[in-house]
Amino acid sequence: MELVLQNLIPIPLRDKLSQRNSDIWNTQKTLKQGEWIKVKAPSGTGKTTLVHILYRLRNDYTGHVLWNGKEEQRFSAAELAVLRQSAVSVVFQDLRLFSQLTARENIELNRVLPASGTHYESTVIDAMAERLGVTHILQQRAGLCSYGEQQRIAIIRALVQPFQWLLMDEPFSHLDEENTRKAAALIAEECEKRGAGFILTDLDEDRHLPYTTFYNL
Ligand SMILES: Nc1ncnc2c1ncn2[C@@H]1O[C@H](COP(=O)(O)OP(=O)(O)OP(=O)(O)O)[C@@H](O)[C@H]1O
Repeated sequence: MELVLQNLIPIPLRDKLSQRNSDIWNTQKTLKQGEWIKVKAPSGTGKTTLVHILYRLRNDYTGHVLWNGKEEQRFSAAELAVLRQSAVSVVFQDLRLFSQLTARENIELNRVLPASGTHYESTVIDAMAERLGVTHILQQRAGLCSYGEQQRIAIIRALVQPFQWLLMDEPFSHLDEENTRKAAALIAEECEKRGAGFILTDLDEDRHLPYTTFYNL
């Protein structure tokens, strides 16, 4: 699935953006499926805004976002649901886990999401949790988990559904080097399996994943 950005400008950032150049804002970009894209930007320059626009959580922008040629703003609620169930997965910066549900229940919500049947057996959750060192908290309420544990749960949740694009907003911000390495390896494997692309935002340069494309926001 191809993603095209045309002259995208978030309205709250319009004045700031008129004073600087960006590889993403107010340009034309075609992002091809299978690209592994790192978007680097200092704090407050719009990483979260970009992810929320792409996931269609906000529409306070000018310009166009086209998924396979179709304008995002024209998706019906049902079409948007299908997009999110089967084509675009996300790790939010603020994670957005249900705090009263267990870590496992949070992941299960995504595993059973696809309208056309589950993508993975539930045993895959155990295997992924084992790799990321969170087996011991799977039955714990998410709200009681540390932020770093929640971040790994949110990553697993995003990986147990089908997707062609994975959006990740500073996904390793609360992980140490070893856990970042493990999470990045799992993400790379899952993207490779699906031939999927991703857009990963972060503050700094990094080599956590073999990115194919680098942009400054
Ligand atoms: N709805 C809004 N109304 C007004 N200003 C907004 C709105 N949404 C975002 N902003 C502003 O836009 C800028 C970019 O915010 P955003 O959260 O996207 O940055 P970020 O790059 O993700 O930051 P951080 O690295 O600190 O998470 C900030 O200055 C923020 O205050």
